[in-house]
Amino acid sequence: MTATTTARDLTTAQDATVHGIHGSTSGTAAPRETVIRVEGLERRYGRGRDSHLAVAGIDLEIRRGELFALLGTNGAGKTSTLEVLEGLARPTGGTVSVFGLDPYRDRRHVRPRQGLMLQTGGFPTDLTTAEALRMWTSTLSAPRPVSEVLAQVDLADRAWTRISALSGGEVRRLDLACAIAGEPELLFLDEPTTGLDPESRARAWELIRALKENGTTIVLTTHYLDEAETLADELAIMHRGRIVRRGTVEEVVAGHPATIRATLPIDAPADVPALPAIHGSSTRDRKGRLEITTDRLEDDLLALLSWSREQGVELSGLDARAASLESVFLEIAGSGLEPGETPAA
Ligand SMILES: Nc1ncnc2c1ncn2[C@@H]1O[C@H](COP(=O)(O)OP(=O)(O)OP(=O)(O)O)[C@@H](O)[C@H]1O
Repeated sequence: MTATTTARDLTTAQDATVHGIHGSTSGTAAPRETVIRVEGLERRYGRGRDSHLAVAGIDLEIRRGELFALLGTNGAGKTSTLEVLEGLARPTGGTVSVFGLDPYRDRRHVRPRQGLMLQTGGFPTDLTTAEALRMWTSTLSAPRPVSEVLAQVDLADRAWTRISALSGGEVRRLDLACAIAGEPELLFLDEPTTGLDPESRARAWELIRALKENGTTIVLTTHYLDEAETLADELAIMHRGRIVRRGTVEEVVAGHPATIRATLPIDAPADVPALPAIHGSSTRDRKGRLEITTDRLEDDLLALLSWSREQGVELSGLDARAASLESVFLEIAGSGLEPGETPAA
């Protein structure tokens, strides 16, 4: 019996109530099995007065086949959280279960089922790409062929290049190759596309999507909000150790206002007629820059354009955008929220 089957048996036995239904990731209505469950997770660095609470009591539930994105401001506690989920660190409070097991204590059973792409890989740079991957796969219980994995991350033509001669983006792809070489059920991707050019990034997204379609459960951290918008089924935004928003992208941006920006002529600001009645609120500065914040983007945009035509006022640099993850994120980052507070929707 392999370590993997042993771990699965343990999962079924220990987590029968959580796991109700196993298997299918296809679009059936049945609820999917919980792969990661986190309750009241705390992680504190140091002791006593100088200690720092980096993760201040968070709850998470990540289901099989889901791509979950953990986002947050710098120092929000994402890596501190991820390290606990990955079984690399012990929590100082709360409980974490991965496949129904404690990822730290039962690491021997959990590790063969997960792939990790950390922020830095750390291979000796005089190894070639293929040597490094072969070295890594020799530690796995059921690795895929090195050539196949290198082709999957577009590194086949760099197989015999030393790591010292690879570009930053190519090293990142080697890190990804290591993470997926064992065909993990659960994949942690810590900022997987940092340093990749736009084309490589798009290919990495394709690969991540394909892994997800194959049923891999993926936990992703990223500073690229478009990456989360494109890939994530569910996401959570952390700020100062707490989760301040969570849900699908649509749920997270729901209720967040849209923005319309335009510049009015500056040569004769006094002549500009009063703005039309709008649903949202507007500000206008001395340079004629107008910003409307509104829950009714279409109505207010139409009102502004009709007004501009009727009054003969030229609008330059017109920009109208619905609420996005970026606008939610910027509000959180700039809010000065204290732990425990939730930003107003
Ligand atoms: N080993 C450590 N000892 C003490 N404090 C730490 C340690 N590691 C992290 N911290 C602190 O814990 C907080 C959370 O750090 P963490 O690295 O988890 O944040 P993050 O969300 O991953 O940030 P980033 O996006 O900048 O990588 C920060 O205030 C950081 O300074």
